[in-house]
Amino acid sequence: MQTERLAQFSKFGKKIICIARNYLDHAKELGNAVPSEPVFFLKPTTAYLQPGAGAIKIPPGCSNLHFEVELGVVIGKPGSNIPESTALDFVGGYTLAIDMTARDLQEKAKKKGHPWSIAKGFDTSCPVGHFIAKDVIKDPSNVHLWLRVNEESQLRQDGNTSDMIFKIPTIISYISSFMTLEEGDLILTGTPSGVGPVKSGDVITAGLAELAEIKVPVE
Ligand SMILES: CC(=O)CC(=O)C(=O)O
Ligand SMILES: [Mg+2]
Repeated sequence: MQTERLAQFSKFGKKIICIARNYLDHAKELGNAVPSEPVFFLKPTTAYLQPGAGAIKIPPGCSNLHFEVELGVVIGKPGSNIPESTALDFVGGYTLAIDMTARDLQEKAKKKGHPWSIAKGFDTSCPVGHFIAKDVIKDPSNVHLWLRVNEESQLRQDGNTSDMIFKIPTIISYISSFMTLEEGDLILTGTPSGVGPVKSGDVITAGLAELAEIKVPVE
């Protein structure tokens, strides 16, 4: 029963919490400092793009839209101040997600010290795959993440969650010390290196090992 409910996580409208700069190579490729504790931001639930529900829409004023493939953790039960030792008990399952980012708007916001809400939270900025039951991923800290643009033979992103700086228990514990986690919340755990631009007409295909694959057009 709970699995059936959680399978609808992206429809019952809870928080989307995104970890930033959680892979050394990605922090380096964008010239960002490597964080000493997790850094996170939020996307609104209107950012969800359900599997097969259409295209990513480039937001107004953006001419450098980037993809970021990420492992998503779906929270299975509420909790606050969760210790790392029990954090995995709060995981209900997983999903594949793309943290679409208006990189030019993000850079502009960073320079002015403004929040990233538009750059990261525009409608369709969070395409997701189907819900993956918790027991299907035995070791979430060793999962292949990949992303391809169009029919290119070379993958643009080809990473593994083993390279995360902060692992899932640390992430859950840290977030829950500031905000209560609720059933159906989604945590995006950060992206590996290789992020890059897409334009209207491109098709992004992304995968989580052989467990999940999504194909999303850009409009
Ligand atoms: C610089 C970023 O956009 C941070 C981010 O979202 C990440 O996954 O890292
Ligand atoms: Mg990201």
